[in-house]
Amino acid sequence: MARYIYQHADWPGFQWDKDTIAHELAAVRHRQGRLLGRMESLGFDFRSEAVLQTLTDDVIKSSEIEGENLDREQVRSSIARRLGMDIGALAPVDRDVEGVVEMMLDATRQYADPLTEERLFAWHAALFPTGRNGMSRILVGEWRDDGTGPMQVVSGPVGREKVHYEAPTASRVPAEMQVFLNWCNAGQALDPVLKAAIAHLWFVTIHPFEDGNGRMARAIGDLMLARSEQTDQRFYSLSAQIRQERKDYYAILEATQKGDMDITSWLHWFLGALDRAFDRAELVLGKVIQKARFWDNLVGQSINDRQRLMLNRLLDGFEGKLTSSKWAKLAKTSPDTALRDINDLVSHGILVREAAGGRSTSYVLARPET
Ligand SMILES: Nc1ncnc2c1ncn2[C@@H]1O[C@H](COP(=O)(O)OP(=O)(O)OP(=O)(O)O)[C@@H](O)[C@H]1O
Repeated sequence: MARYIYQHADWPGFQWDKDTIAHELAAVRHRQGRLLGRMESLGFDFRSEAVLQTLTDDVIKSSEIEGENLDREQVRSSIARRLGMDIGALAPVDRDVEGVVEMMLDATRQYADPLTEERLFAWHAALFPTGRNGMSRILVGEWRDDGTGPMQVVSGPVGREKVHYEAPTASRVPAEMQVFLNWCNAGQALDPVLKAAIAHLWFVTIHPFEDGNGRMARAIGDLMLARSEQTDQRFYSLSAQIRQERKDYYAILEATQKGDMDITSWLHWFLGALDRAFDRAELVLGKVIQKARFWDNLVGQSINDRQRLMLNRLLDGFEGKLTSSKWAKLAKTSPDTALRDINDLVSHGILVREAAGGRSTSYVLARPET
């Protein structure tokens, strides 16, 4: 008896309840179109900022699923530089951050290009620039070989692991991937959003690499979604949504991979997650518009790069109390300069002092909503 979906005789002939899914798909597609319209009606700068925020979120949250916490400023700087955007002072960027950003931008900007073995290998090499995952050496830029045993998704402490899934043996991977890639590049009648959902599931089911399969599946999903919109302007992040719903995502994935060829539940979950990603995108758009208005109100005012950096940090929703010593650290300047920058903004009514006094005095925006 088949234990996993790929062991069924009609694999990869995915089936689903056409009526139920068509209904849900129509609602999601409608919302996607409206959101896209709203984005396009924004001015160039607002739109670029929204895209920058979305891509930053996408990269950070996709890596967080793996437990890697990338530095937001580095990711933002890396994306801005690659998009040719001027965001003031750019943070120096680590190699691993560059790699994830490179993959994500290639997937979403070159969305119309075919997905090939070479391209996936290049993404994989970009994800693991040192040829290692942490301390362990892994096969990079090539399919896995199962040299260390079957490819399993496990959880729990060493010695008491729970196996959630076991992928097809390595010898099957090249042929499986060829079928998958041919399907990705063929123009079927299938709706591109459904194609994104199926591609994600299909890819993680083959699990062709020794590591990084989740991040690559999410990049492939993003590429397909960009195809569904015919634009490289990402304005929502499904990866960020998956991060938020990680437990449900693993559960539905596991159930689907242990089920038969009917993937209705998976498609239902994917479309729902997409809808919830749109909710989040509406919030991002609202924030971008708020930020743009804030800066519009300061046109003509002299603000240095450090002040601009810190005001943007506050506008992005600074967590905790912003004291002058934190300011000095984040703006990479001396405590005296930090205090001078702060006092200047306070005297212009841009920042206000909060509570306490002395060194624990913290500062907030005077009118963040304007
Ligand atoms: N319980 C589970 N059942 C089936 N598949 C799972 C389960 N848990 C995780 N997965 C899949 O395995 C992927 C992890 O594979 P891998 O470690 O190769 O990728 P990664 O990119 O390094 O990790 P991550 O997705 O956690 O960032 C997950 O993203 C998910 O798609």
